[in-house]
Amino acid sequence: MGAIRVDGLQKSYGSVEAVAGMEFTVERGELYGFLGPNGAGKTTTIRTLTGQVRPDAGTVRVLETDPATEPLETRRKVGILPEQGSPPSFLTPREYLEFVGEVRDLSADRVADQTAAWAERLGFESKLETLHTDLSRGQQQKVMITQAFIHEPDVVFIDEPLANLDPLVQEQVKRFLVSYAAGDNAVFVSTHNIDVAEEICTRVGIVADGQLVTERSLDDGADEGEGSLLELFLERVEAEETRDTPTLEHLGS
Ligand SMILES: Nc1ncnc2c1ncn2[C@@H]1O[C@H](COP(=O)(O)OP(=O)(O)OP(=O)(O)O)[C@@H](O)[C@H]1O
Repeated sequence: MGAIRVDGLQKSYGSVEAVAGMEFTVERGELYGFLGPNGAGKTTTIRTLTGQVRPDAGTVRVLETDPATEPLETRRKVGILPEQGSPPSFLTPREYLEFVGEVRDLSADRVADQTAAWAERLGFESKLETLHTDLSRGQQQKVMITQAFIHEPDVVFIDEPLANLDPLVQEQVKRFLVSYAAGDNAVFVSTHNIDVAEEICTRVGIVADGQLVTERSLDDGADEGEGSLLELFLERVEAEETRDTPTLEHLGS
């Protein structure tokens, strides 16, 4: 019984087939990396899993809920760090996190404790009362990471977790993600950073042209004797591109 299950998922936008028969399962305790070139269908898949997009076909389940028919129920159970998400410019981090806490049904004390703990962990204590419009992109990203984890969800979807963070904070966030997944949670990370995926993920799935083309387990020793993750990525993505690129023969010359 996976924490996240995707079966035969299809989603098109007009004539663009964004997701074309996606299949995978993520268990609790896994830090799953979702890798793929631009336009491969990663964001569309995450949007479907978080109830923001309705699939054309196939089934998706997150903690046994169906995001297509129970989007609010799904979103209550998960944390989401969206692609290029930023906190509202007219609120301070404290005000925004209080608002998120209310939506998440957290007590005021719990929100205050979590806010203090995350501000200390990521180093934004001095910015808690500053409007987001006056924060740097990296400082805003720290607030967005905090809102994704504030209710300690069992499943978290994260798009580019380390975007705009300085190297010191990147290390802290990487360590946190590893320990969070190890605490029987499922952490789903979409990223273009193959080195980071190789370093922190327990398993990765490589996506091309709206489908999962291969998976690799990265648990200790699992990839011994195999090529690097970058080599696997290039090999599989290039194979898909070659398959889809029309040749002169295809064009009838
Ligand atoms: N709202 C939309 N309307 C029309 N086409 C869309 C929409 N969203 C995505 N697409 C198309 O669907 C395909 C998959 O896009 P998606 O954003 O899921 O890819 P991605 O793997 O997240 O890419 P990236 O790594 O660039 O963020 C692309 O061809 C994209 O242009």
